[in-house]
Amino acid sequence: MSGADIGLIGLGTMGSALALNIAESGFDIAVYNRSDDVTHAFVEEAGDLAERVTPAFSLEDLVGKLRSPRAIILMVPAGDIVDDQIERLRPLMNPEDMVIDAGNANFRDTIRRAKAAAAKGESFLGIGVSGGEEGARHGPSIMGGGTPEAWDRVEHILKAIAADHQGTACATYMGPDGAGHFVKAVHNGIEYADMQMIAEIYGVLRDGSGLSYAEIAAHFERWNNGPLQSYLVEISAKVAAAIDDRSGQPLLSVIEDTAGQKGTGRWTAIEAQHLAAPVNVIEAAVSARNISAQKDERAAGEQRFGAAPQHVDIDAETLEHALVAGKILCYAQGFEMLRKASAEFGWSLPLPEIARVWREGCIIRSAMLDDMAIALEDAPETPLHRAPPFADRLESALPALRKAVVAALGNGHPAPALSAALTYFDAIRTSRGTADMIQGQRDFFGWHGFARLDDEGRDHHGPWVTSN
Ligand SMILES: NC(=O)C1=CN([C@@H]2O[C@H](COP(=O)(O)OP(=O)(O)OC[C@H]3O[C@@H](n4cnc5c(N)ncnc54)[C@H](OP(=O)(O)O)[C@@H]3O)[C@@H](O)[C@H]2O)C=CC1
Ligand SMILES: O=C(CO)[C@H](O)[C@H](O)COP(=O)(O)O
Repeated sequence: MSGADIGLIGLGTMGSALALNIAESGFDIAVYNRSDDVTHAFVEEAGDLAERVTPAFSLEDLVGKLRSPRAIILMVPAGDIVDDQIERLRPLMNPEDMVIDAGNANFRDTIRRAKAAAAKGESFLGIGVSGGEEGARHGPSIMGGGTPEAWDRVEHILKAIAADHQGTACATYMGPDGAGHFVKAVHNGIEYADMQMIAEIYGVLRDGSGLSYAEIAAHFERWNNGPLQSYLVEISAKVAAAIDDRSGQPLLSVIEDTAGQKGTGRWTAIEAQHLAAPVNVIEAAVSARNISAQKDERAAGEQRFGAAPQHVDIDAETLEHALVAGKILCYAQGFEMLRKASAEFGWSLPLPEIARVWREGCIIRSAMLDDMAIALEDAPETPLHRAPPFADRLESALPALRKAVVAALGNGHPAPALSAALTYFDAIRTSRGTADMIQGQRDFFGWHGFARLDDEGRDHHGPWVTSN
């Protein structure tokens, strides 16, 4: 039957790059965008790839240009827009046709959409795509969720367009309904944490050590050749080195210090609370973005109390090792959250495969993920921070993390994510903690009961005098 192999709706940053990637990988693609001028411009700029691209100017037109059974990728902003597109598309499609939401969806929405589709005998896939524009164009990391049958139908296309790591495509089926979007959300949570820790170290170098942007760039560039080798450290070097065309000044010196967010990090923090998964590094990173957005409040605070950051005496090597420790701990938290979700939702998430799928193409790709995949395979029940070789690496990098956090906090540099990582590490190696006080308090005010160290049962009480 004639017609394009696959359709795509939403020729924005990600959709246009993904469509070109699909065409370049040898598939015929029909594309539709809400604004027709975007579609015309896309085809005009597609060059040689235009022969594999069929523009469509209505949803009916798009559906009519696809080979049956049809598969249509949605690459539009999360939320109601996705529901709206599905609602408009479905009457035009047959039950065996498939909608693939490739945007950043909240996994609970994906579960709802997958259930609604299944109830009508329709196919629906929710896939997490990471790598930004460049990844989408030349090879993203893809995390799939839905029925295995739906995945099997488009797997050849998704694997063909995905990043490659040592001969294996970074496109993996994660499990039913919302599993792919859940894994993508945790990816983004780790992304937030990784970015925040890099920003905190940048702050110490800039305001504590008084380094120039070029000097900071040089440190990041050097670190990118060591254990911190990663896309985020690589681009941080480039961002720090960039010069603004307009002012001739370092670009960072003209960028407002308020971080945007589209919500994926927040979703991760919220879901972590639902799962009682401790991800305090990710939570600190989300919170730090919220604080960064309060520019006026921060300015008023500085006027009232004076600027906090003071000179810091610390060498760059210590900061590098502090980042290594922070990174191991935040990934460990992310993988433990995935483990909890897997049990909670009955997904059997493939943790080593997730480390591999993140190894190339995505924003958090880093050399460390190779060893993480091996560690998660060799010691499947052990949290990463206790698994070899990470336990040893953590032990040797820990003094640097402590030194960096003490130096930063002691001299007025906010370091919420790095200090959360240190606190997490200290907490998870303290067998006698302080929650005995919380249990005592709870029992005192609410007769909630507590477990005793010297007896069975969990409903013991203190000698409080009750009102009755
Ligand atoms: N940018 C990134 O790095 C990444 C983004 N994502 C996710 O991919 C998805 C797309 O993001 P991105 O490409 O960056 O977004 P863009 O803003 O660049 O593009 C959005 C696209 O959606 C279309 N659109 C917007 N509103 C509507 C609507 N009401 N009805 C129909 N179409 C609409 C736009 O059409 P029009 O041209 O008419 O405005 C445009 O084609 C999001 O879910 C995002 O979270 C995932 C990974 C990375
Ligand atoms: O998914 C992504 C990368 O993996 C997107 O770039 C996403 O937009 C990043 O999140 P935020 O906009 O909240 O910083």
